[in-house]
Amino acid sequence: MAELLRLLLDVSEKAANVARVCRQEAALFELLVQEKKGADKNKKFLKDFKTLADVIIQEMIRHDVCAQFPELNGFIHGEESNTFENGLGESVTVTVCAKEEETAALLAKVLDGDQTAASLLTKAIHQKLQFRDEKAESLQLSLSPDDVAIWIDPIDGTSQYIEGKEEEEPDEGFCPSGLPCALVLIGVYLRATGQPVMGVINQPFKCKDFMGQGWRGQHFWGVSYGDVNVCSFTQRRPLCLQKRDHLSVLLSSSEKPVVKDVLTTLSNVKLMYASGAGYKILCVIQGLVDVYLLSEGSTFKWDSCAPHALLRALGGGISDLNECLHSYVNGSDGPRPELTYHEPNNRSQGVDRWANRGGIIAYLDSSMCDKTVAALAGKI
Ligand SMILES: O=P(O)(O)O[C@H]1[C@H](O)[C@@H](O)[C@H](OP(=O)(O)O)[C@@H](OP(=O)(O)O)[C@H]1O
Ligand SMILES: [Mg+2]
Ligand SMILES: [Mg+2]
Repeated sequence: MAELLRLLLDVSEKAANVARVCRQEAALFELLVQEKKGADKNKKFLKDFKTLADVIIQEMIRHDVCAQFPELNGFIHGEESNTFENGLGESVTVTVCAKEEETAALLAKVLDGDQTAASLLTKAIHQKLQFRDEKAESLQLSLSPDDVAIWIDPIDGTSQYIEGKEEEEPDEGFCPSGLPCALVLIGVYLRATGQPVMGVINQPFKCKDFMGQGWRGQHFWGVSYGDVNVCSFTQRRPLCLQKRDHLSVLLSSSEKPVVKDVLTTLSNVKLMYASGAGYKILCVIQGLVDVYLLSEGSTFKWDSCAPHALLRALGGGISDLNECLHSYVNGSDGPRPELTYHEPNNRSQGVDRWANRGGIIAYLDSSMCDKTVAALAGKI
């Protein structure tokens, strides 16, 4: 199963290339944005959008993974539907074809006949990459493809991707908003228990390249299965942040006022804000903050599965916030319930079937999670 990790690293890099190509030409990019309606829409937003990059990336990952692991056919799920409307109002089903010419012809249809853009995108999709990652190459993992399934968030932080603000990520620290907050997330979980076991995160826009024309990205991965807990990096917390005497909590700027108010009144808590659910979890993974919490059910399985696997590989986790608060109030001291990824919320409709309904709390160090829960219990 280590081959699956290596394949996911390759496809995540191709996905990052597609994301970068689509953003290159402003005029082209405008063609590529479409509003989500009805059951597909995240209710948190007044308007929710997807881009052609979202749809292509999801279908490309599905295509490439099924080609090498046919056992995963029907077990690869993603945020987006695979239809996209062109400028003429025609709805086109976007699929990645076996032959380059076929993919190019299909994309030209979505791109209102723009052959140049279609062939540029097709090149990125059909590119053969041999990504080198020594640690991933030496990994041994005895897990069968028949036992796993996949969640894809082709672009997390689509609003930041569309806005395209050219912030660069500082060497130590994070961006509150801008292109670096947009991530490709691919998470693998066990079909039987829903436990996340492997995650790949690709950040297509970390900083500008040397010429200042294009962007350079970076990737992270983690595996947590049985005795194997391996992550692409070992640094748990940047040196400058090692001796913190406060609890740092990362929130969405749209977090409920009551949550912000309760946390603001505590003297040893520092509140920070950033865009993108995946990006906020990545900040926890990198030790830049202690916890990320969201009190509403507006993240989904595809947002949390990949980064959850990385957190588990590092000894942390993601729990349902409401369940943690109830357990605390009721004085139960059983194991902290971790999010799982295999079962829908049957009482909900549309995308909400896959929402992390009770909100989430992500942490590296469980004592930080406990402190935060203790501060909020009975007050929100
Ligand atoms: O861009 P998609 O893949 O649709 O995922 C969204 C998540 O589902 C939302 O929960 C995020 O909103 P918050 O960052 O306000 O939690 C949202 O972050 P954003 O509002 O900063 O773009 C995204 O991460
Ligand atoms: Mg998302
Ligand atoms: Mg998304």
